Amino acid sequence: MNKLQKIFENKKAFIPFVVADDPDFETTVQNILTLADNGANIVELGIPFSDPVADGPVIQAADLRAFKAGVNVNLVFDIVEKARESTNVPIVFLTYTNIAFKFGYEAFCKKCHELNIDGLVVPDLPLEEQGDLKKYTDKYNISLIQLIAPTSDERIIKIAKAAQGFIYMVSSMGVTGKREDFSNELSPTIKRIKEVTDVPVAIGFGIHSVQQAKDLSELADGIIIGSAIVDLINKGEDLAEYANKISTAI
Ligand SMILES: O=P(O)(O)OC[C@@H](O)[C@@H](O)c1c[nH]c2ccccc12
Repeated sequence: MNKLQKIFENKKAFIPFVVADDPDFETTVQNILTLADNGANIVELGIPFSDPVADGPVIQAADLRAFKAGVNVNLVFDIVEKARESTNVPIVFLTYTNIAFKFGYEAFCKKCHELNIDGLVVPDLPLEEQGDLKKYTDKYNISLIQLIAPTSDERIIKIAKAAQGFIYMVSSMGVTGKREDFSNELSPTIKRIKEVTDVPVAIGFGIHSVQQAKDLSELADGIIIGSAIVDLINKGEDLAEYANKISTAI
């Protein structure tokens, strides 16, 4: 079985997201280790991008901090390499298409393979356009994570059938960032997905409180938290304590 998929077998997965090089190299390495030590089952590491169309203000600000620190793709790879000296926690990259394209799809995937990166989330690359990249994610044994949005309606089945690793269920329309309410459609949508695939489903977008994490984890196989964590890191608050609370609640 696919290595990412296996993680979800006996537990709900906690998938925190951090932006690479926000605010600097050492802090990012330390944050990855802290998350791994405090219940993260997969770490989603964002490669900063100049035009992050799916990102809300909190993550855009983090991208800017990373750019200020001088981030580039090779530096992100170096961050992972450094973290890999101390942890085997599964890591997936959140990357926009152009980053991988400019690096060269094959070179990018090869490097991911060398660093033991398990998957790629590429929010601006729809299923129909994934062929060129998929050739190399397949070759280097990296899961191409599919996103299913509330709007993907008639495409849900098609996307679910193509899924590998896990499915990223986008909780609601719009950009990343805290939300207070979640759609009643989430549960029926996940049920429809589960009729056609065994690939686990993790919900992301908007989750910040422990109660939300707990409630949404009951609908799915895992939860993804980005902006709340990025915000906490920016404010210098206790990442270990928050990660611990979330991972024990789900
Ligand atoms: O920040 P939120 O609302 O907790 O959502 C997770 C999200 O940040 C992370 O998975 C992510 C960051 N950038 C993205 C772009 C598209 C899809 C997902 C993402």
